Amino acid sequence: MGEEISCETPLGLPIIDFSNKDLKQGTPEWDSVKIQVRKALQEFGCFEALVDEVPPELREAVFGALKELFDLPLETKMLNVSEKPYHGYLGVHPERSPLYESFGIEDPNIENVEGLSNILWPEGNLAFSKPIHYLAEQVLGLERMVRRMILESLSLEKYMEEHMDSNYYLLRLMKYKGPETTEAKLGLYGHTDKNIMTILYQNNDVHALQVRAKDGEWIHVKPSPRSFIVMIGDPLKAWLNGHMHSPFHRVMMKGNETRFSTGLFSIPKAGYTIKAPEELVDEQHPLLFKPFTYDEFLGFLYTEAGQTAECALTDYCGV
Ligand SMILES: O=C(O)CCC(=O)C(=O)O
Ligand SMILES: [Fe+2]
Repeated sequence: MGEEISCETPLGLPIIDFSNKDLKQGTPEWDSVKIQVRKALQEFGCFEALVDEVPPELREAVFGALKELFDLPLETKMLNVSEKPYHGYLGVHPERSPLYESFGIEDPNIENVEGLSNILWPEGNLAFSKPIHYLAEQVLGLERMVRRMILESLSLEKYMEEHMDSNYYLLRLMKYKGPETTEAKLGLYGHTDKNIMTILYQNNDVHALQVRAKDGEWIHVKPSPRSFIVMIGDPLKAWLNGHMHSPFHRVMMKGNETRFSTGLFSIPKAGYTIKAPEELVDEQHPLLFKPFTYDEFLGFLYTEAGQTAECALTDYCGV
């Protein structure tokens, strides 16, 4: 009987509590969370981080700002340009991604967020820039904490400074339009992330993110209002010589409601070489990926072979 019930319980992501205010390096609380982080990232490459509280006013301000942003005329949104793919405005693509729009802000410090808001709204828009910048700062703190825990949990402290300095950040603001169907439609095609780590946050109860477990089962992610989804991308998996997983995931939308989400992406700096530390390579764990620079990997990603690969990283530099 008990077994039957557990069989019917849908698989969920591990949930890790980051709400303890004394979560400081060197404390027993830190060590306990660190062990959970390591386990979750080894098994799923992903977990739900519970933070103390996200004030409802902040949630409202952030997602109000996103609605205002995406409601701007297309010509205005297109003012956010970048020569790097996914770093500027990406409009809906009628065949490939009819529901999805996104907006990138590289290095989302206050100057850059305000700078962008001044481009979009001639008088500036503090109702946009303040909450978006505040959210980015909070998520950045969590991102750096998780990466410190990963390195510590694998006894890689000696690489800490170099690793923490190897990336820049991109904040992406995302909108998925409801397809107005009862049957689920693709909001964002299945992929593994091509950056170091991603932290996602979503607005309401339009639960559409799905993460594929190692056994192939799709986990339907249902974050609470104080949850952030932490996920590992391919370059970090390569640097960790496969000791942690980078999960395949997608967004499936149904119904009428719009879903907004934000993602903070840590991305290797151009020219940075991703090479697994010798401590993670031995007879039981042979080197999985040849050292590569991130820009060369990106170059491959935009070729036909890179676009169609199930696992671009393996095709590009798998040993
Ligand atoms: O919107 C989401 O929750 C997922 C977005 C995502 O996977 C991505 O941008 O890489
Ligand atoms: Fe993703």
